[in-house]
Amino acid sequence: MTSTLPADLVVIGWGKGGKTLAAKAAAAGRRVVMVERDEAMVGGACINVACIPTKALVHSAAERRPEDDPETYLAESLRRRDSLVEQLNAANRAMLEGNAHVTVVMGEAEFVGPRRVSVGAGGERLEIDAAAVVINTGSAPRPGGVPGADLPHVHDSISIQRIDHLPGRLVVVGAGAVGLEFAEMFAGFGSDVTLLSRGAALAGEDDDVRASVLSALADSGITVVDGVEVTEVTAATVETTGGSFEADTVLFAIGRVPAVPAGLEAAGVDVDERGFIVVDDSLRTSAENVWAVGDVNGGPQFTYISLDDYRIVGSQLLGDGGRSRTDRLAVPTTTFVTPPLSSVGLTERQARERGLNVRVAAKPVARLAMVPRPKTLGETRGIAKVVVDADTDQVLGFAHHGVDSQEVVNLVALAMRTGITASELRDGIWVHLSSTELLNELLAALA
Ligand SMILES: Cc1cc2nc3c(=O)[nH]c(=O)nc-3n(C[C@H](O)[C@H](O)[C@H](O)COP(=O)(O)OP(=O)(O)OC[C@H]3O[C@@H](n4cnc5c(N)ncnc54)[C@H](O)[C@@H]3O)c2cc1C
Ligand SMILES: NC(=O)c1ccc[n+]([C@@H]2O[C@H](COP(=O)([O-])OP(=O)(O)OC[C@H]3O[C@@H](n4cnc5c(N)ncnc54)[C@H](O)[C@@H]3O)[C@@H](O)[C@H]2O)c1
Repeated sequence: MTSTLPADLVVIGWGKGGKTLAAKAAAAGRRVVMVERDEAMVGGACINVACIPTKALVHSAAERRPEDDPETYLAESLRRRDSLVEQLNAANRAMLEGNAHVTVVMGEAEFVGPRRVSVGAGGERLEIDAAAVVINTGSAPRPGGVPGADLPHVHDSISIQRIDHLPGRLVVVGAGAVGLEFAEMFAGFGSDVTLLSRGAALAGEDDDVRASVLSALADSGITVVDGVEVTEVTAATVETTGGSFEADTVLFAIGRVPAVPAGLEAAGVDVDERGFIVVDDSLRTSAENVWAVGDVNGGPQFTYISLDDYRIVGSQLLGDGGRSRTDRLAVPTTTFVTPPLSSVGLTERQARERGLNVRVAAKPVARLAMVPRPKTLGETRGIAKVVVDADTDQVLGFAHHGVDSQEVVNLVALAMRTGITASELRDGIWVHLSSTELLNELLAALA
């Protein structure tokens, strides 16, 4: 039997942008349907299997003391992670299930026509007829794609979080954010970690910043091998173009592929050559009144971008339609190695390649004499670097490998977005002790 449910808005996938939009649209009195296929993913990837659980584990790993038994410590850390995820999952569920304007439908959504979404199996189907559809179905780890990649000791970023023992020798393939963070995490828990990179790891960073991060990874006991391509995984090794590496556990961290719902053709929604949904700057798909937000639209894969995607679609459905992707300036990023690496804007190399007239300052964190916070925390590794336009005094780029960098970079990003000059940041009154203080000293050293 097929039943039909009319709706003002159907959101497919409980990701960051979609759940925020669902709540706001419901608050505005719209009839909203949220479709999610997986109980364990209520609230989306970030809270269940991505940002939050991994950051909790990176933190636990960094806090392990030499006297802690590695296996027991890992088990306790995983339990703490589970309890945190359980709380967040429940809070997310309550946010929409408790809302009189929202119908939550658990099941795999597929399109059966323009703005017509079907959920269910066999004879029992629900068809949702919606005035507007938002696709927020996220992405999935890219499979290893070499012989042996399906062996039981070979993991992706999700399955490795379910591991019930500490790997002895872990080989991580891929030196992006996922590879770096899991390498740091398992090295901290006590595994012997080798990170394999097909190019040079952290090649996008300036040489001084790259050297700083590589040195900290080496301190953590991580062996980084550049320029190798994996050809096969066996029961005990990872075979590459640059030799064989012993491994009892392997993690492929080689990017993510889009998770699109079935039936896109019936809906008139186009995808690009990589399978991501094609959108314009307003996140409209090729189908009328169908939008795509989050990882699935091929934009930068961050939770805060999915949230910004909500703002863009929300402005069209609930506001003046004034926001678009073109408003997205100076997006900061952080990779949660220890200490964290954060950056925004251009590197020095990029700025010089563009022929810009630049002033640059770079200082190791340990040599920031007027910034005592890292010393009080006992973590003085890292570097801070800023690139400024010599003609306009605008900050072009900032990189910070050091404690609190995920906070400092947000402030610099705001300055870049709003036109606050390098001199204003240099002369800012910042809390003593804070890591923000480094802006006083770093920007005074511009050459
Ligand atoms: C290990 C890891 C760590 C990360 N750490 C960070 C971090 O620290 N900071 C950060 O900003 N970003 C981080 N990211 C990236 C971030 O997790 C993603 O960019 C973000 O979660 C994407 O959210 P989304 O809105 O696209 O949807 P998602 O959160 O991916 O949600 C999509 C939902 O759709 C559901 N779904 C899919 N298909 C269907 C269907 N057909 N029918 C019904 N439901 C469906 C899924 O079950 C899922 O719940 C990390 C990613 C990984 C892998
Ligand atoms: N702290 C954060 O914000 C955070 C943390 C984790 C993940 N993420 C997001 O999740 C997304 C996925 O992360 P990721 O690290 O998997 O992807 P990524 O694209 O950042 O890095 C993947 C790396 O694997 C390499 N690679 C690709 N195919 C390969 C192959 N066949 N063999 C060897 N190497 C290969 C790529 O060259 C790249 O260096 C990223 O876009 C990232 O933004 C963010």
